[in-house]
This record gives sequence, C-alpha cells and structure tokens, in this order.
Amino acid sequence: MPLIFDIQNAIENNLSNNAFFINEKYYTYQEYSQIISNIRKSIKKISSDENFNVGLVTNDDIETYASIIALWLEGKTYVPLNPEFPKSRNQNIINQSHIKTILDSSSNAVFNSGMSSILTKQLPNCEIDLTPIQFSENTNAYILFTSGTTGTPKGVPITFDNLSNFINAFNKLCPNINSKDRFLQMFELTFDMSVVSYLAPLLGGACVYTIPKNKIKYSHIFEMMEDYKLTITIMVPSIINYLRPYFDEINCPDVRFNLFAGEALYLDVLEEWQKCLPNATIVNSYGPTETTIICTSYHFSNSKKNKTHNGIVCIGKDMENTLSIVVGDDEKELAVGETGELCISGKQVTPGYWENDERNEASFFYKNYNDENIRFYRTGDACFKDEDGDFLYVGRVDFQAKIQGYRVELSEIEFQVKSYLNKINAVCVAITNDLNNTEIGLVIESEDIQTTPLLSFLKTKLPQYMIPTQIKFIHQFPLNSNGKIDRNKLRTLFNK
Ligand SMILES: Nc1ncnc2c1ncn2[C@@H]1O[C@H](COP(=O)(O)OP(=O)(O)OP(=O)(O)O)[C@@H](O)[C@H]1O
Repeated sequence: MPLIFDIQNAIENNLSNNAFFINEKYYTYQEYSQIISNIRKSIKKISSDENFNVGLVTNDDIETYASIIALWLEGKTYVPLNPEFPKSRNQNIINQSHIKTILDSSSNAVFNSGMSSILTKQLPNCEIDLTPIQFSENTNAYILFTSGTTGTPKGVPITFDNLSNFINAFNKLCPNINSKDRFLQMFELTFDMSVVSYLAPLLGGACVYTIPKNKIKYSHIFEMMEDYKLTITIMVPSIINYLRPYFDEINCPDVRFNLFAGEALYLDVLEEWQKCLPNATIVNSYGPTETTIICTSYHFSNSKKNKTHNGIVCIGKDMENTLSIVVGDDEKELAVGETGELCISGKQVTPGYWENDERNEASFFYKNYNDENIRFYRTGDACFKDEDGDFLYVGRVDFQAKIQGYRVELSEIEFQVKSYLNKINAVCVAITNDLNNTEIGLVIESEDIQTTPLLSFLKTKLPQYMIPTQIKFIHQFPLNSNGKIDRNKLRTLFNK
C-alpha cells in the first residue's frame, strides 16, 4: 500500500493518543489531524499546474509538522527553508526549485518577496479530511538542499517510493513501534535525520518529542530523555561527545532503541554511553541524503568484540533493498579488505539531483552487476568490506590527503591522537601551506595540552609524513546546523 495511506491509517487509528510534544504542549492525533485538514484546505488553492515544490518555513511548532502531511495528502513536495539560514541561501533554494508558494506558521513571514505565502497558524476549523488525492509514487516527498562544498546548495529529491522503502527497512531495524513509544526529534527539518524522527513515530502511533530550538543545549537532551522516559532516540555521534562529561549522571533505562547516523561514531565513547542506556539496542547506521537517510546498519553489543577501523565503529551491512559495493578508480569492484569509494544502488537512491545534469553525470553511473545493469551513486566515502560482508568506514575520499606522494588517512592520525589524549576530541584537516604543499593540521578540543610529549608519542606510532605540522586548540568544536562537527570551520583556523 502506498506510504501516504499508511500515514492516513496510522493517524486515524490513534486519534486519542499523543502525537507531538512541542514547546511544552501535547497534541493528540485528533488535534493533529484537525490542523492538517485546516492547512490542507488552505493549500487547495495552490493551482494544480503549479510546480509541485512548496517552500516550508521550518518553525518549531505543530503547524510546521502538520504542513508536511497536508502537502503530502495533496501530492506536493516540501522544500524546507530554515528561517535561521542566510536569506541569500534560502533565496537560492527558492529560485532553484521554482517555488511559488511558501507555507509559514509565523506571521512575520521572512520570505514574502514576490510569491504567495500561506499563513498556517490559527486557521478556522474545517471538516477533517485525511484521504489523499491520487498521485504517483515517483512524486517527490521532499527536496533537501545539502550544504554543498562548492557553496551552491544542491537539491536532493526523495520520492515517496524511496521513502516507503526506507521506512520498511527501518521498521526491520527498529520493530514494533507503537503508541507507547516516545521518540526524540532533535533535528532541523533541513536535515534528513528529522524525517525518520517524525515519520517513523507517526506511522506507529507513537509520540514525537521535539527539543525547542532555543533549548538545544546538550544537557537539555538527556534531561528530556530522563524526564519524559523517551524510548527511541536518534542521534548524531557529536552529541555523545558533548554529553561525555555527564555520563555518570545519565541513566535512561526506558530507551529501548538508540540509532546513530550522520558521522563517524567512535567505539571508546560508545562503550561508555552504552552504560547510560542499559536496556537499549544500539545501532550505528550510515547513509548520505541521496540514499534516503540511512542504508547500512551495524548492531553494537557489549558482549562481543565490536568491529572498528581506526576506532570508528563499523557501518555494517546493507539494509533491505540496498546494494553497496566498494570500487576502485576504474569503477571495478574491489576485493575484501581493499579501500575504495563506497557506491550505493537500490530502492532508496534518489532519482538524481534537482535540475543538475553536470552533478548527476559525476555522481551516478551504470554498471553491470550480476548480469543486471544497475545504477550506482558515488558516495565520496572511502570504505572497505571485511570477510563477513560488513563495511568499515575509512573517511571522506576528499579528506584523504596526499602528502609527499603518500595517501594519508586523516582518521588514522586522529585515532592515534585520541588514544594519547584519552577522552579529549581531536580532528585532523589537510591544509595547504604557503608553498602550496599539503600539510596536516590538528585541532584539539582542549586548551590544556602539552604538544611536545604528544608529538613524541605520535612519532612512535606514525611515519614522519603523517605527523601534524600545525596544532590549534579550541574550547569546543563548532557544529553545523545538522549537529555534526563543522570541519570546514576548523580548517579556517589555519588560514590565519
Ligand atoms: N555511520 C557513519 N560513519 C561515518 N560517517 C558517516 C556515517 N553516517 C554518515 N556519515 C557521513 O555523512 C555523510 C552523509 O551526510 P549528509 O548527506 O548529511 O551530507 P554531508 O556530507 O554531511 O553534507 P553536505 O552534503 O551537505 O555537504 C556520509 O557521506 C558520510 O561521510
């Protein structure tokens, strides 16, 4: 059955249960369905010959989450616009996706230049109507504009078909989501981890607990986990690095499932974190936006030897309906243990970047695989496969530095630095010096480290060309809007 009918059924079957806890207020599925219907009525006037893409200002309220479903019931695509992003970036997204209508729940509309803006707050109540119109599963459910290292955001459309395949695979990983579950939703709607954090609970009749934007202090997250006895938590690993000093105070026996994704997860911190969630299944998962949130997964267990590479937890095996391979420069599949670029195919892969032929040409390719012509997405991630078929993450292909002709894995240097620093975080970046040579820069998240003994230690572990030549100290690593360590910002520390 198409995903949109599952959403309709889930809402209609759970009317008396709580759907959301937002800004200290609960909303039942009944209230949610009323707000969805009110918004839906007001967007009916969007002409059907208009582009499917509708801008959605991502405010922190029930109307924003209701707008998503209202748009979907009408077969439209949401394009999130974060009011906290620079105006020029949002304008670029609006122009690229030809948005003519914007849904906004705040009356001081930020994006009203030359397009119709529909205010979604305090609309009059109308008859509840959650029956979707008929539309193709190839319709885009959302388009996310990822930051894009070139400076121009690139649009990643994800279809309803992509999304329903993802949901099926996710439900295998985290089974039996039901009305007793309480989910943490701590992501900006411009980041795809938000989609699993609101959609998986909605489909199970569970309640979504959002963290108010003005309270995204890391201490608040675990207070919420404890106070509201959250049962399912989805996180980026940087969060537990921040929570690390408080681990002794955290005890969340109600968490039954804890998923990590989005960046490298380190085993040492995970082993400590696990004690805070004594009853949780902990999964490390991996996936670029282009393959719909996550597409590989690995179960952590404290009763086995967990697989790692340079301290980074294994990203595991393909989830259902995904096929990943590691290829060399000539797109030939590499043997077990050989590092190359991870390429992904399957039902979760985006149909392609939004109106970007050049990028599509570079990022997707067809390959004959087991007598089938299959379309693969190049992830830009360096990985290798082990003899059990598990993938191990090595680093970004573009973070691999070439130094004096040697290919250097920055994650290997980070691993050694961290093993010396013990619980202090460190990031290596490739920097270009005045003579246009590549060097290794090291940023340490502390202001109290002696460099001489650290360098002496590194010299016993690494060849000379891998020893960092510049070291900076910083009180706290900057995070980007997705909550990941902002490596680009760290790189700028070396420009001075
Ligand atoms: N479990 C994981 N371990 C290591 N890295 C991960 C993991 N999960 C995701 N990643 C990293 O995150 C990337 C996907 O994140 P996302 O699609 O948000 O793009 P981004 O590279 O962070 O940013 P952007 O494309 O916006 O510049 C992956 O390509 C990989 O580099």
